[in-house]
Amino acid sequence: MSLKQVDLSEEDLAFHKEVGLINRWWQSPKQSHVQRQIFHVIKAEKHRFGVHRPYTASDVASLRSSLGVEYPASVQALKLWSLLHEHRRNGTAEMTFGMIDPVMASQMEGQQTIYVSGALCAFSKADCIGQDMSDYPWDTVPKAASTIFKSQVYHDARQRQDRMRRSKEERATMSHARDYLLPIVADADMGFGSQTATMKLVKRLVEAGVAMFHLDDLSLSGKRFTDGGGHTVVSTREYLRRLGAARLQLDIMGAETLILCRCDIDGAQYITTDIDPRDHPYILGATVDVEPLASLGNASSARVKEWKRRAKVKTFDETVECNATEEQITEYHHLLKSKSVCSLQERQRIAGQVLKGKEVFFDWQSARTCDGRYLYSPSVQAILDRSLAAAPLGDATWARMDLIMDKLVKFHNEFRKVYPERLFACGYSATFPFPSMGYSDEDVKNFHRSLAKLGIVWQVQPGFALQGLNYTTKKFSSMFGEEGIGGYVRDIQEPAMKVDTDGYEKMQWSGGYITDAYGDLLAGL
Ligand SMILES: C[C@](O)(C(=O)O)[C@H](CC(=O)O)C(=O)O
Repeated sequence: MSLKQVDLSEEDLAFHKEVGLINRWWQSPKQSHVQRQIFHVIKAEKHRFGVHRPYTASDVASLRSSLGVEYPASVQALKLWSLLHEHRRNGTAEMTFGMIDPVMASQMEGQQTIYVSGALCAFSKADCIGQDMSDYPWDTVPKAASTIFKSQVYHDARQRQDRMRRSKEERATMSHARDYLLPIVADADMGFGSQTATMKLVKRLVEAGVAMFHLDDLSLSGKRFTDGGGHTVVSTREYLRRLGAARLQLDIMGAETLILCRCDIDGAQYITTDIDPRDHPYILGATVDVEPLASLGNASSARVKEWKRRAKVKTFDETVECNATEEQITEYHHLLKSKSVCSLQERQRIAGQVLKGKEVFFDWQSARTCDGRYLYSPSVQAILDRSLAAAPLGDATWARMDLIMDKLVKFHNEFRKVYPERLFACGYSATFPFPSMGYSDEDVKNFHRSLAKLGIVWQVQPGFALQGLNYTTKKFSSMFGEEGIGGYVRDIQEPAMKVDTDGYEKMQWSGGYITDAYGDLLAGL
């Protein structure tokens, strides 16, 4: 560090220039939708349908270093943005799968994006391997993404070198060049803690070359795929702050990386707080007077289930509906409709007015766990409310839902009434029982096409690198153990040599020729 004399006019000029550049950037085709979305929204409804950047270009400029840095992630993000919008216009979708291995990533010929899955990182990259509870170190996914991105750049360079060392005539006889630079989509989970933790994570993802990341509304440690305990989500406000922190970090970096707003309400059983009235319609309360849930201590999911049965838990609206006549229910909902957001206390007041003083027992405080979480009732409307509120802060939306077609259709159609050009994503669970959920073979065959028609332009099967590779490895392993090198040559070597696994020339993947080229260039020294 050294001291320098500051010329105040020059300092102001440079700053205002930067502010102007940011404002112009925010008017660009990729950025302007973040600003524009607000115009779809009637002002009074802004609480429900969200707000865009809550800060100005000048605020952002003052947080930037004077050293302007441009990130390759932006190039990849713009490429992804065009790809996904093309799919949206055509009613088609990008189909990709979870990938954390650079060798395999380089062979993905049928995909135009790569997904770095947190679950796969938990199973094979983290130091402590285990079930995906989003509890691995926060920089695990950025590190995995960075390795893949660097490998993409390497393959792109070796391909160029290989082509450019040949004459035009020779290149004309070679098959197509490959696009190794597939935009990377990465799992940012819940942002790993405070706003600054989320900002650091986003910074690392951008530096790693990531084109889009998904950020969800689970609480820290709130992910559950274990005993059926159900996820815990944070309040709508905390979720928006997370997304806002991510957007701010991208703005500070001047990065185009897309934010995929993921909402995990569908599998939620708890919410951390009742502070945000937007969450109130979905908070459950006891409708009979029983001992508080917290008095059970750290209860197993079976005991919580049993308590919920005894306490006859319901949402407040369901409770009113059980205590009112048809006309009263209509009047109650009519009065609710006049408010964009209505807290539980306000609902109680309206119910009192409609039911003419008839007592309705509803205790949502007694339905809290011993660590203070509230019971929560997910629904498509809850997912819609939250996802719409989040939309202006992100570029795409992923409502993580079970693959129930009616629910998917309702969510996406309702959402598109507010944001007609929205990009959507979805993930396939590796074990979803399509046949027992009533889908025919024909339905399953066309499933991805049906989702694409709803605007779900990015679809991922994160589990392939676990389920698919386990299956393939197991089969190969038994065969090789029994048949040895003869089986290897028959099943792997010969077919692999025939299909030219590297795309355009055999045995080129490791790029011996580019290493030779370095040597040749330095030979004169
Ligand atoms: C997509 C996901 O975030 C992942 O880490 O791959 C997981 C996948 C899974 O565990 O089924 C998720 O959807 O939460």
